[in-house]
Amino acid sequence: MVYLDVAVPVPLRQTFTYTHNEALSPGVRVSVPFGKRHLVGVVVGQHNSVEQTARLKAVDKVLDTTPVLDDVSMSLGRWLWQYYHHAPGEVLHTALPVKLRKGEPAEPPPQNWYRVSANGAQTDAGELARAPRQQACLAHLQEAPLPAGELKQRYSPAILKALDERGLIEAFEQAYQPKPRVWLQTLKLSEKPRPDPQQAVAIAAINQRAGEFAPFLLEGVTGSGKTEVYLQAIETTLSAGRQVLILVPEIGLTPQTVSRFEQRFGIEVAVLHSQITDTARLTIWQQARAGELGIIIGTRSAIFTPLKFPGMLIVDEEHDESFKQQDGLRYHARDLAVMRARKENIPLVLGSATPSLETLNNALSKRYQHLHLTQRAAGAVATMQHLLDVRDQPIRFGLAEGTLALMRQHLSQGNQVLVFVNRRGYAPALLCHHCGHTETCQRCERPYTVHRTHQRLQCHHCASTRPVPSKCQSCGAGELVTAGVGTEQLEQGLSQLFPDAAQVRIDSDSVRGKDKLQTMLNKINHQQYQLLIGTQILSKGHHFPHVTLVVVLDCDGALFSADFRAPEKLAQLVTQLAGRAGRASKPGEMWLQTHNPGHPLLQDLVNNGYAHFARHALLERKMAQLPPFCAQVVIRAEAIEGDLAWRFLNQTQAILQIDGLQLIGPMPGLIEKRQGRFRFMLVLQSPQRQHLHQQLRLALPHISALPDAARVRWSCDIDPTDFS
Ligand SMILES: Nc1ncnc2c1ncn2[C@@H]1O[C@H](COP(=O)(O)OP(=O)(O)OP(=O)(O)O)[C@@H](O)[C@H]1O
Ligand SMILES: [Zn+2]
Repeated sequence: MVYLDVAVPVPLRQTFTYTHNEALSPGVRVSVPFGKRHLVGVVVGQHNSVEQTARLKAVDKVLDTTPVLDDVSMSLGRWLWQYYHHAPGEVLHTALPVKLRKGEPAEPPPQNWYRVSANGAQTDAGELARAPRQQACLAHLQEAPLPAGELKQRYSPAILKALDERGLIEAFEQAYQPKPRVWLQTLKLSEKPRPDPQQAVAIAAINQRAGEFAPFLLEGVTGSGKTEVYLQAIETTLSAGRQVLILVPEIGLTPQTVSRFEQRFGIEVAVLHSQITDTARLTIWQQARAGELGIIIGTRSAIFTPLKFPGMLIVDEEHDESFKQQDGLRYHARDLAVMRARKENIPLVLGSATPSLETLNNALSKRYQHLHLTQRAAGAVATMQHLLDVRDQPIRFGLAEGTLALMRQHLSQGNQVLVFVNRRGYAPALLCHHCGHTETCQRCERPYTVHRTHQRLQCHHCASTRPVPSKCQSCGAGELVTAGVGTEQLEQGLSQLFPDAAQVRIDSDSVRGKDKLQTMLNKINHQQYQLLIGTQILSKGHHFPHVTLVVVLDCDGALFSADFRAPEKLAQLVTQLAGRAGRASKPGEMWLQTHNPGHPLLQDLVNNGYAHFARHALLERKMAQLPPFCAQVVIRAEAIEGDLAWRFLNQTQAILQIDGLQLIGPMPGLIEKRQGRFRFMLVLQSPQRQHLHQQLRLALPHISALPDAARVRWSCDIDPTDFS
């Protein structure tokens, strides 16, 4: 009798012991009784004896002969549940394709094949000369048996049936036979552009470290040819018979991206994203695990794809927020990629024009090797960036006269104009339309957020509130405005102002539906539209050769957000947007409308660029002891009765009163009420990550045992990136 530790998919931070008559390897799935249910769990360890045997139950059924999670996956799983303080069973389920979570077989089913019968082997195919297709098919099978699928591509079912009825061929089942490294048969090492000197340095640096853990930050301005660097490093990896896993942001995964890889190498590229079926997902998982796929490209959860011959990991646009999961297991796929590359002993390339401050800090402190591309490829020039002072200007639909004039000018030259509206959901600040003064909390020196429902201003750092003033506290002017115009209002306005320009609105509402975004992007590049209006979807990696002007409606809201990451996010967004213009032969310009033209962040960004801004922002984070110079955790609670969630977090806070832990809150979330529930959060931080994690580990059982814990929805978010 052995005692198995099984990770069972329930929201409890523990594994469960079951008995079984023989030892099982970690990573094997078992069906186990749990309460009145039967669940699919994963074996994580075993013992020969336990203290309490009285109430132990036995495993119902063993589902695998070989582990579905290999050693690396299991050790990543363990890291995940420890680091994110999450339930082990839920972690391992996250790592598996849906069908395997449900207990379906992990191995591909047997395949149908055809072969010649004993009779058929002795028959001279020439005897079938009156039925030439049958003759050909028989001759074909006399050489070797073939999978039914392959055969049916050449011969009609009628031919197979006829041969079968004559007793010349027969169908049979055969276990699936993997074809490891099958890509080597078609891999095309075709012509490629000659790398410029910086690209050549980057490619050589990556290639040199094949077969060892080597993290890189490839910091390359927009349009500098980062993808070309990936392609040439991938070529080396594929030629060596090793697989490459590429993570891309959710809306960056367009058919264009995929076809660029397929065209270069002439091999199948597997694509994983949230829209594909469970069956397709399982097939890719199986093929990747069998070493049949050379390139797998996917969004966040693709990081869990097993690789038989791991060669390289790439995280493109590594700063993108979609790599962080915001519910359930709140993992960061980029951080998991670092752990994975370490365990697999392979290079990891993190690429971005606008690296996150976390990654940049790792590069500047030499934990990652830092590669630079500072020039745009193929002779394109950098987009000029400017601020447009809108103070005291008449504004129509969010646009100042000066902006409209620029738009007219670019449109009349036959070019496209991109108008960006920030709808990322941060609550706007209250500004004086005359002097630009912002209402700010005295205790936190942070701007107040306007709350329309209660007609009050509230500080999201200390939760203090005050009524909305009727005039500016600085100059006394009576005209106070909030920042922000939505895309739809803008679309309506622009069709009045530019009745002759065809316009397209691109935001998460308008691109819903399969291939809709793709169709719109194609039409844009065929110049069927002149005016592009949209949200950050427009900023992600698209190549718009005819866009020469980018207008950003309002960046003031971001300057005063309660989220300390807002300046970083704004700078990334602005830089990526600027990167959409002037990518071809026509130079581009970008104009940012602002009430705060003197704001140091904007000045720095416009005059010195993201690279400079980011290094400065890192210094500020250091001074303020904010991430990456401290570690953070957010404990969130929500309930229909706000008091409950509030009381729960107050009791949690009492448990966490520990030396070396800084507690902020509890306070309302930036979005105070969602789906009928009131939301509160408690922020924990410490300059010592280990200390924070250790104390949290000790405290979690006590927090879970609080009487209100079962009555509120609460969660623990490690390294939070979103405070809404
Ligand atoms: N060495 C090169 N010689 C000629 N053309 C190149 C070279 N490198 C890249 N290009 C071309 O320059 C353009 C931009 O390159 P690429 O898409 O790789 O840049 P990127 O840095 O990934 O862009 P972004 O981050 O803005 O999406 C592409 O059309 C690409 O084919
Ligand atoms: Zn405050």
